[in-house]
Amino acid sequence: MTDIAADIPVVDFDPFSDEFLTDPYDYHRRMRDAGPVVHIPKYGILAVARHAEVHGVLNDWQTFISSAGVGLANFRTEKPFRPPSLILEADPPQHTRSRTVLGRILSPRTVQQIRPQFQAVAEALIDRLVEKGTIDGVKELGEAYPLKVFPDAVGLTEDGRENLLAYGDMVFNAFGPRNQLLVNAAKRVEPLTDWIMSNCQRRNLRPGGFGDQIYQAVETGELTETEAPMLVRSFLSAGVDTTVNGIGNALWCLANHPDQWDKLHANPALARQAFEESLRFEAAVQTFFRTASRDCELAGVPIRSDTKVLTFLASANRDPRQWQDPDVFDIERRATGHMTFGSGLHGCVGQAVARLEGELILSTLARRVRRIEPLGPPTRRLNNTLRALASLPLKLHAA
Ligand code: HEM
Ligand SMILES: C=Cc1ccc(C(=O)O)cc1
Repeated sequence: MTDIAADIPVVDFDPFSDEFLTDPYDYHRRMRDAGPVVHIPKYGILAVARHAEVHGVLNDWQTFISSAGVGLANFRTEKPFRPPSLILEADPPQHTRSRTVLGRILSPRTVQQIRPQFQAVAEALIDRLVEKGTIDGVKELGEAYPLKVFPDAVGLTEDGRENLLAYGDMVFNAFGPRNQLLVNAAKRVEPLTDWIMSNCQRRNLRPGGFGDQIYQAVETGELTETEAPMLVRSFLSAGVDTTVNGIGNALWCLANHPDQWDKLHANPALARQAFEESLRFEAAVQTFFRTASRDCELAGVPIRSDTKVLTFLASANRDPRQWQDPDVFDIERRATGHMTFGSGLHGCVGQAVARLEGELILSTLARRVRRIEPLGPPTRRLNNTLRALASLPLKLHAA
């Protein structure tokens, strides 16, 4: 544990407890009100919950680094739960090479190329679900759509794709402490690790897909043979469970705010904005850590080198210092500037693909469905980092 200055305001709770993960919003408020930087003694960490400081930490990658891990574990003193990511858990120059390759593969031009296929899948899926009427919005839409379109784009075979849900659940639990959530997730993933790693090998990836394009960067000398499968693993780690919950949370927001749904149904062109507002309001990714690389100061607060700093992305999204009526879900709001995709050097490299998936699902639903009726309470899937629903019973009323 690093030493933490005595006069930093203390907010004494467990940010990885079931109670907090079930309903974090009052604790977010307590932290924002306590000061720009607060001390959470249970883990000997500092935390930032206001938009200004979350943005500040994420945009100062030299002071607040990623290579010591972006979870609670400090890779300088503890063995990582899995071999570190060459992009997420890397600083320049390693990060720069990885990011250049993935950034080119997931470019806006690529997004234009995959749009027709992603659109066709959205229409076929939603036509079937409207026909069915009563659905589980998580299983049959939030999970089904990303599990089809993204592994297709990466170039994975069809069989075993549900393994990506269990793997993503473990990856995001592993950014927290070794609590029961991580123990259970690790047990579920144990038998799948061979499947995951074999699907990162070039021979199992469709030629020309996103995964194969990473191997093409080996041929051009941008990456080494050993780096390529690790970066395919990054696609499998981050590319599914995130959008699953981005879409699931958007459906929940819209089902709970029928007036907002009516606006979207009347004008499906609002879909992109509606998805962005749901990302702000109910962030699929709630937190990430950084590690202080040196003794420094943030908002006048002294921080010792090697201190872990937890950035509450979801709290920054509701900070009244940044947003008007932050606790109001308003799809006509300009939600850009939210922290759900992070910010700065490590800002989400897949955000254009994520926005495409969200836009296509919501615009297609808006055209085909007059009303989304909640049929009973959702159940929550607790995770140390993700805000996720396990089920969402809905009735889709055809337009
Ligand atoms: C709603 C969906 C998504 C959300 C909420 C999300 C969120 C995030 C966040 C918060 C970060 C920053 C991590 C940090 O600062 O330490 C990030 C980075 C990243 N995301 Fe996403 N993401 C989403 C979808 C995707 C997709 C579809 C991909 C596709 C591969 C992806 C790949 C990545 C990768 C590789 C990084 C690391 C970037 C870097 O470290 O430079 N994400 N994402
Ligand atoms: C945003 C989450 C995320 C998770 C894992 C990876 C990775 O494994 O590189 C990247 C981003």
